[in-house]
Amino acid sequence: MEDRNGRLHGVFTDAETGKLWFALTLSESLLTVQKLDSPPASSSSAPEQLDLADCLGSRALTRDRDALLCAYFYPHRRRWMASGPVRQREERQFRVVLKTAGNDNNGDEEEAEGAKLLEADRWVRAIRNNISRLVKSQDVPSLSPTRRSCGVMVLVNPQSGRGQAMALYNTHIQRMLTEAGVPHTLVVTERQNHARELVRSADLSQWDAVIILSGDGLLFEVVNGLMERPDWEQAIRTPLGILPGGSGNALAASLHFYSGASPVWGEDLLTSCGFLLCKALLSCQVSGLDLVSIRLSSGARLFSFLSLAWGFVADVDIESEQFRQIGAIRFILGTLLRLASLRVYRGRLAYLPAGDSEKGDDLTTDHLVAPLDEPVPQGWTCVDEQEFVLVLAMFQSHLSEDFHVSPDARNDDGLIHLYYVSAGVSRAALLRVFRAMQTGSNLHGACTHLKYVRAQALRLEPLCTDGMMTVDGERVESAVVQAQVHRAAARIVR
Ligand SMILES: Nc1ncnc2c1ncn2[C@@H]1O[C@H](COP(=O)(O)OP(=O)(O)OP(=O)(O)O)[C@@H](O)[C@H]1O
Repeated sequence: MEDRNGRLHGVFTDAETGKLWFALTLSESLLTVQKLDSPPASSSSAPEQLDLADCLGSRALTRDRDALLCAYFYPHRRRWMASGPVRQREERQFRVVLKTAGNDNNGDEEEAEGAKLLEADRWVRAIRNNISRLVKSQDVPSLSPTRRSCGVMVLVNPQSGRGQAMALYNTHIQRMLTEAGVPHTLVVTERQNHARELVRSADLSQWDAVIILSGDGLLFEVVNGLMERPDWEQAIRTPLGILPGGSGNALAASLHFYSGASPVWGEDLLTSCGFLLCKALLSCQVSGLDLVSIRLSSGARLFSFLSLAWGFVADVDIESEQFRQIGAIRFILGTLLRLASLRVYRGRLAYLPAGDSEKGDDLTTDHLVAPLDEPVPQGWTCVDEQEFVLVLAMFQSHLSEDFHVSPDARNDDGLIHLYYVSAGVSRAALLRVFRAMQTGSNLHGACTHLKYVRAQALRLEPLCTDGMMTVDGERVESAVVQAQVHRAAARIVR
């Protein structure tokens, strides 16, 4: 029954025994559940209010000639040992009760069964409508809506992180996408560069979005595979999604932070990111993702969304690969080991301080940089040739789930957040810097040897053979390199 305010009212019983009675009221933002003492009489207990903002979806089921209304909620709940409330799944089921009971022949029974299912469907549709109305009314950053109809491709790297991505898909993500009513197709990667080759030749018009359940390495492959297509200008506008299934999960942790959600880790982060992703897919929300074009000395051009690191941070990233079985803690362990045998790296650094940058600028050329064999253009700042402990260019807030390096960064700010630490820094001071990175504290003033600037382009020239260089956590040749940010060049579901 619908009242004058468009609220839906109905009487249901519990799904298991059919002996407990409930009055349900569906408003624009709440599903109110009132336990009744006896049908259809009064209530004595306080009603339970289920927030539709926490609801992913709803569906109708039949069981033993009855119809069930199911709704899937992910409210924040306190949990033993967790630092704060975390999203936890709660499935609610109610059995439909028809006003006219008493069926004594088969024909009536079938009719009653059909009527119950129709009633459950009516509630399902109303819940879904209210959910999508609710997400659309929120102030979510959006470039332009995706078409939603074809479904999403979910790429899973079974080897990422501790090798648990497939299990995470089976236990969490498949169920969440189904609950949200998002059609999806699973593609399991079989080897390195499989995803890159796949998106290079895929018919992208089949998909509303390509979702990556893995670490940042697989998304790096996808972005660069899209950029290798003849139709790259169109292809790179394919909405991409990321879910944390690797060991670093920097982009997933960054997007989660930008959403304003409280920090969580591990499977709690996956649940929260899965929830946010499904909601964004339901409301067709995509946002810009900065891409940084990186030119290596070999002439190769890569597209990065996360970081360019040289020295300490790159060494830790690559050296800690051997500890990948312990997950994100590998970076903390690697940091402590590298601190114990601190090295310095001779090199030159120059950058173009941040100015105005336009969204969706032309990716065809890097117009802000000069060829590598020429001096940097006028207007650039040249740092004196020196020994560095690290150079780290951040394009997102997080370097991994545990390293919240650049709290001011955003996915489409058009900025390179450039940090460098000069030689001479004490181990204690460096440890303070890494402690600050873990907590997401502002690094300005954390140590006199640490400098932070916002840039649009940079050139980095290692003058020593020690020290590794990484782009988005992937090792590249440690030689002269240039980078220019292209604001919101790709699109991310968020
Ligand atoms: N089936 C596979 N077998 C082996 N390697 C794979 C397979 N599929 C993808 N890869 C490669 O594994 C590498 C690491 O993957 P990914 O980044 O997803 O996980 P990770 O390294 O654990 O996470 P993070 O990058 O967040 O630290 C990628 O470079 C990718 O090319």
